[in-house]
Amino acid sequence: MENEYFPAADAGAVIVAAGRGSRMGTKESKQFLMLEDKPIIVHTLAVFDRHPLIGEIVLVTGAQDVDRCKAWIAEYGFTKQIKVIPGGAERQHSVYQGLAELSAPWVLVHDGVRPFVTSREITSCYKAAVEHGASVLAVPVKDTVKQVNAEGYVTATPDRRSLWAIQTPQAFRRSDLLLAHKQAESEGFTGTDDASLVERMGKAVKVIEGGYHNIKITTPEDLGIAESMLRRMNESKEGEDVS
Ligand SMILES: Nc1ccn([C@@H]2O[C@H](COP(=O)(O)OP(=O)(O)OP(=O)(O)O)[C@@H](O)[C@H]2O)c(=O)n1
Ligand SMILES: C[C@](O)(CO)[C@H](O)COP(=O)(O)O
Repeated sequence: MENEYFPAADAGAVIVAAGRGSRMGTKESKQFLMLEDKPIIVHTLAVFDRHPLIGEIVLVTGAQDVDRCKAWIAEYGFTKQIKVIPGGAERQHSVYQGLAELSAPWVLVHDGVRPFVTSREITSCYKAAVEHGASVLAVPVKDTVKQVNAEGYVTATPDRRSLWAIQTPQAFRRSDLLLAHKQAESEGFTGTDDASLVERMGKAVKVIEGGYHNIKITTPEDLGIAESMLRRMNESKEGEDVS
């Protein structure tokens, strides 16, 4: 799939995995919990390692976890050079550290705890960024969303047709994202995703419809969902082998 229009040298991935997973509440950081036979982060890295349009990968993790991540990378036989570096106190800081290690002109930022992203979704997100300047994967929200004040009263019910739940990867020109991070830092702004920093610079971000399978493993119930998703994926692969 790598071709003259999309050489692998043009795209790099920053995979962030330096969080503490406070909402998961486990002693072990959630990105290192086992999903079937492998740590979650290994499942996530494998999707990017296999992707033909991604040339560089930087894994950002806790300073105390760098060595064991390097050991897993060796153990699982990834084919690409994966740099492992320590992150920062907030997700935004971790992404920034990762960006500084990349040289490719395009970057895809991905949460280490979204192991179910597909190769096709990575391609769609990257190609949309090249076409539109920046892009994010997302799904339309299924629930009615209400804005609620500090006293617990509803203040607004935004039209659901305009609401999307934003996922990763999020893809940008690396120079744009670096500038957006520097500007946010200098203005004391912390966002929950990278697109919000680029949006603040007045740049358009294209939303690409992804899938509801691309969950972010955040709370304990997500682990059960992830296990059953993986089991079903493996069963359907076994079915393919038999036929
Ligand atoms: N300082 C941080 C915080 C988060 N992340 C990463 O950003 C991704 C999405 O963040 P989230 O799900 O919020 O992870 P945590 O911050 O670990 O979770 P929590 O907010 O429950 O503590 C995760 O892969 C997480 O490891 C990071 O690299 N550096
Ligand atoms: C970037 C992100 O995955 C988009 O949904 C998300 O905002 C990051 O997670 P967090 O829990 O808000 O840190």
